[in-house]
Amino acid sequence: MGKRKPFGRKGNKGNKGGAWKKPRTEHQATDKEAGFGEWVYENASFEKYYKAQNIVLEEEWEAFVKHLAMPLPTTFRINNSCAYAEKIQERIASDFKFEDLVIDGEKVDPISQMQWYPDGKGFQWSVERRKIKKLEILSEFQKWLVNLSDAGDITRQEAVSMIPPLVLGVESHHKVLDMCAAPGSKTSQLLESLHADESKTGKLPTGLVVANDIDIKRAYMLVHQTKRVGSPALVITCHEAQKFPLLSSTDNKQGFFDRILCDAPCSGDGTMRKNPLIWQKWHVKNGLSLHPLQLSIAKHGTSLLKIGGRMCYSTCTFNPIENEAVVAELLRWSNGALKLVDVSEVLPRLKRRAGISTWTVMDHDLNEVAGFDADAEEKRGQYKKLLPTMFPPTKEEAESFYLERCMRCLPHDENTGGFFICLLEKVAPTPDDAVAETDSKSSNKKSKSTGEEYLDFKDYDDIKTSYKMKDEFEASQLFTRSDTGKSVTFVTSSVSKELLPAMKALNMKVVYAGIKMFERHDLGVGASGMYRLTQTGSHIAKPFMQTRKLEVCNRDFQYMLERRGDLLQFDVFTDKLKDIFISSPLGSYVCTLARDDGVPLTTPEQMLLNLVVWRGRNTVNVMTSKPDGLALAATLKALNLYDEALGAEIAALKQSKKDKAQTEEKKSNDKPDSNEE
Ligand SMILES: C[S@@+](CC[C@H](N)C(=O)[O-])C[C@H]1O[C@@H](n2cnc3c(N)ncnc32)[C@H](O)[C@@H]1O
Repeated sequence: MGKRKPFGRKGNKGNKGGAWKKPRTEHQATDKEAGFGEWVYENASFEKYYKAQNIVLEEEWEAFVKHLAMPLPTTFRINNSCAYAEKIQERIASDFKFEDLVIDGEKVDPISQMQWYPDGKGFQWSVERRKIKKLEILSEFQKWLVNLSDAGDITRQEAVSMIPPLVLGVESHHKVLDMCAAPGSKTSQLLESLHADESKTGKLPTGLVVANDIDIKRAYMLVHQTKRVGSPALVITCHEAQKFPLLSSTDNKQGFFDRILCDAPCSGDGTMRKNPLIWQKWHVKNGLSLHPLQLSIAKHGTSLLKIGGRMCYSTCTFNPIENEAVVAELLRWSNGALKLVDVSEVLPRLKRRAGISTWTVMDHDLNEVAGFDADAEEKRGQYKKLLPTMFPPTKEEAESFYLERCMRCLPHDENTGGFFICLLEKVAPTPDDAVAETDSKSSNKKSKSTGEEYLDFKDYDDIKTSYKMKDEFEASQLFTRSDTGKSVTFVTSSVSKELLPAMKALNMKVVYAGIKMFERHDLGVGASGMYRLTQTGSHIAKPFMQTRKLEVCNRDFQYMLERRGDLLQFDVFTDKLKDIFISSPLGSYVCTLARDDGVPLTTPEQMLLNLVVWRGRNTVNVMTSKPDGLALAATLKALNLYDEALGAEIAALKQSKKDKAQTEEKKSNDKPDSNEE
């Protein structure tokens, strides 16, 4: 062990021990920025422990630790819901390949598609994220990435973290539970899969996603993260996953969910590349202490699963105690009710390692322990006790468990972080199902519920009249939050008819649900309704609305979009729209683009190219948030409907207004106060 030269660079030779010290000169400034000070890429315990496990061959050890000490490449994926994925792929190929880029005197590889990611929608670049942010030559690319990300078209996510939702295979009719969901990058992916058909069929999914986390602050991170997807099929909850109330399905079969993601809390040594502090903190006890929790969460997950349903168990640690040992015990305990699914055909181009059936258990002092001995464990004391479930399966068990069907991603295979993933199918009731059936009411009472109650919305007549809603619109899909009743939430019928009643029956609270479709507004005299339509709800409400829908030409659409936030006089619009606004009553309108070339909009375009405006007494105000505005502008550009000259004209107009306001402000600041003596 000792100090190393920078790997991946000239002079990187002779790494025999497998420990890496961060090259001070190159990373000093960034380390300080990150607040970590100097850190060392070595940990003798880590080395001893993992050399004794069965997961990295001796001849690979050097490559393994070398990659663990390298910064992670930048990775991002085009979201499943993005209607113009090819345009993004084309833009990267034409403008952002960076084929001859030199950074710090070294040529860097161009951005490449991750070969294993479906449909060429995953990208990887060896330049780390913080460098992209800092380098002037990459500023246009950085801006482009941020805009696409704000618009919900791409997600910057670690490559291996993209795998569990892909393995889980969510379809639009599935009821999905994400047991430990925050901060939520996988929840977003699950939602994207749930909504994947919507852009083709125009129909909302019949399934749903419940995203849960034990920590209320982190549950609110989920609210933020999933906002970009804007799903009426999402409910966020805050429970201990191992006590998540046993919802019953309407057909009274055990288990409510078709798919469960159990992305368990873990010691996280697969994330060392992102979080180098783990090098210092790594200790064998971290994994040992988490094993019982992981097992109880995963076991409980199987009780929440329907027969025929599937659960993906994943962690971001290499540790067999937190991975295969948990899975082996699930299989042992289930007595044949759970089976590991062979996922070798899923993501066939992804390099992965098969799960293992033998591993080495070590105590807190890193002594190998050959087998479970209850008496010896008693003597060890409460906090150092090893459990029988931590030990590898017997030979006979191993033959029936097929632990090789689990997969482990190692950093030197695809230049990623480390990850463990497996897929379990429930083929019969699990042992706890029977207990759950008799005990569900009392155990549910014990589970603390954090959040709010969602109440039936009572004012639908007002909305029905204002927007002349068709009878087919289900008012029962509208809810208000218990606090103010100001905001009106829309959820899919699976949420309103199945999930929320089942949750209510168990006194479960909701942290967040669905999308905001209307908000109460004091319209004053002359207004025709109390409820203002929101941009997020507009594409769902519009097909049911028989009034307050306008078709606008390219120019007016772009004009409104780019002057978002300004109060627009009627005469800034083309004559046709100006006359419409003058003769229309106050209130919300959905303006849909009617292309000047007469080409009808496709289903995804119809869903996207709407702008909600507020027609006030003398002005029109565009009610679109910045991310939604960016998404719309990006769509116009992708469809070649964006007029650059108009864009420049509006930018100049905005700048001149800003300059004028600044001059006025300066003048008033310079003016002597009349009261001054
Ligand atoms: C590995 S992270 C999950 C990452 C997440 N799936 C994602 O992709 O963004 C583990 C999460 O589990 C949560 N957690 C820890 N213990 C839990 C428990 N007993 N029940 C539910 N969530 C728990 C933590 O708050 C943390 O947010």
